[in-house]
Amino acid sequence: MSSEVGEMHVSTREPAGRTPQTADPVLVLMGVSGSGKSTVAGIIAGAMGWDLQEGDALHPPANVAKMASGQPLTDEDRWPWLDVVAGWIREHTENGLPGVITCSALKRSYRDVLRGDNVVFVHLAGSRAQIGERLTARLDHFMPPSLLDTQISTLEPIEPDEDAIVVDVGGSPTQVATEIIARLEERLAR
Ligand SMILES: Nc1ncnc2c1ncn2[C@@H]1O[C@H](COP(=O)(O)OP(=O)(O)OP(=O)(O)O)[C@@H](O)[C@H]1O
Ligand SMILES: O=C(O)[C@H](O)[C@@H](O)[C@H](O)[C@H](O)CO
Repeated sequence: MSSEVGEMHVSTREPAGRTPQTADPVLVLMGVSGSGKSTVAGIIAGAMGWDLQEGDALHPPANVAKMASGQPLTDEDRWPWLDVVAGWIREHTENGLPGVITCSALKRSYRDVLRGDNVVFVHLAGSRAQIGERLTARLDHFMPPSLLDTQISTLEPIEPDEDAIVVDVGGSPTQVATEIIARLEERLAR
């Protein structure tokens, strides 16, 4: 693995008795609307040469229309979408292909349907004030900033057994992407 934002020199040899880690994970960049999933995913995929999928592009049109009209999605709205997201993830992990997909994955139960070998969740975490400012400044997206509060109240934080990467999005997009790549490298070395 090597990248422009942070050179990675990763050995895939593992000490005896350890669960083998892979240099070819599928990253699920998760977090509330405006946390920077699309921006950071694009940087990581470009730097690593990995497949990239925008989770929003997999929503049925009715979900997009609902959000655009200012209404939050329900579990029922999200399950069919999560199935499609899970399909993209499996297609990659089953073929040993690395990739990056964006998906809010706000609840533990949603993450449980996406989880699997070589799937690494990366939670982009930030303050309401900072993410709110970024959303207000973003003018080219269907998602209205008014939905940020329901996104935050729906979010169930990563639990310790999920073994996820949590990064603060206070820095620049490149800094956030670089930190994620460094944290992946640490996981491979452990
Ligand atoms: N680290 C950052 N620093 C400054 N601005 C950022 C950063 N990350 C993202 N942005 C900007 O914040 C806005 C939201 O980012 P982005 O669209 O990537 O978020 P998202 O999580 O994919 O949102 P959504 O889930 O609504 O699609 C964009 O205008 C983007 O350019
Ligand atoms: O679960 C959800 O409520 C949705 O996935 C949202 O997070 C949007 O897709 C996204 O934020 C809009 O860009």
